Amino acid sequence: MRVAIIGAAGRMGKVLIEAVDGTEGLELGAAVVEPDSTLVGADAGEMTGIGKTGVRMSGSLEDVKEAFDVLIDFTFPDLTLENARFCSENGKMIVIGTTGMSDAEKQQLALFAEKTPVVFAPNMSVGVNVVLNLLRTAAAALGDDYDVEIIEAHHRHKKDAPSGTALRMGEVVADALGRDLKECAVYGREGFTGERTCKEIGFETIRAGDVVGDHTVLFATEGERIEVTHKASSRMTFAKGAMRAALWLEGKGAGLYDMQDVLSLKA
Ligand SMILES: NC(=O)C1=CN([C@@H]2O[C@H](COP(=O)(O)OP(=O)(O)OC[C@H]3O[C@@H](n4cnc5c(N)ncnc54)[C@H](OP(=O)(O)O)[C@@H]3O)[C@@H](O)[C@H]2O)C=CC1
Ligand SMILES: O=C(O)C1=N[C@H](C(=O)O)C[C@H](O)C1
Repeated sequence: MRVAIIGAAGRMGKVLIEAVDGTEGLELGAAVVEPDSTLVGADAGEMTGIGKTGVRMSGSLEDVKEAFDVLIDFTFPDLTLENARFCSENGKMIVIGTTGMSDAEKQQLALFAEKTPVVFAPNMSVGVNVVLNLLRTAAAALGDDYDVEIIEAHHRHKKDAPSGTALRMGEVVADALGRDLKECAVYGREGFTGERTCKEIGFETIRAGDVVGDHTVLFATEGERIEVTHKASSRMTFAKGAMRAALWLEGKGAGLYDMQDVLSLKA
């Protein structure tokens, strides 16, 4: 299957190019950077340090549309939506890792997914997706007696907060507890907040240095606490998940899928 990477010069883009190169069944068909980038025309492999691939970076998805079957997009919400529209109109599959989408943007994405297969997940690592199932089990067993707090840390360049993964963790826990995250989430407390209510789910965000991605869900009550933690130490863990998603998409019908579908982790 021929893959295009958009945002090719980004932190994830470079690692995704390396991952495609190391994945049987996938070949790099195109790499797209910002239209004004000085990298347009440069070899995608040479940019990432894996050596010449023969794929010259383009500044436009339209220009390379004959060169790929599946697009992998880890960029930012506006651009990802534009790309999803492009894929739905041109018979291309798409794997999306972008986080920070609004509810309206997610609804728009679901409409594009009626025309083409889409995998959309805030975290493509196998580890985080297994943790989501552990959280579902823990929350259902612990119930309302345990306070839930979600703490995440990422590198200083990250633009959205809380992370998409933290929010998904919150959704999974809220759902297992019969709550609606929109009604019970509390973000970054400050000032004279009063006592914690028993049903709130708190989010704390750390942005510092080069942290790849740490997530902890804390369940605490009088007398004990449980901390479920995942720490990513390399972006390759996300990129490998994206490769699995791309391979999994082959032959799938239109629809909105996530990594739980790809990894057969759905209950
Ligand atoms: N689902 C998952 O497993 C993971 C998701 N993510 C998510 O992926 C996203 C990207 O993260 P990260 O790689 O760190 O971000 P980066 O900012 O490093 O990468 C985004 C890239 O897109 C480029 N870009 C901007 N406009 C265009 C355009 N029109 N065409 C092509 N490329 C363009 C940017 O270029 P420039 O800098 O020049 O503007 C940049 O190189 C985030 O939403 C992040 O949360 C990250 C890791 C794992
Ligand atoms: O921006 C990042 O880097 C990451 N973003 C994702 C998120 O928002 O959950 C996943 C990962 O933790 C890295």
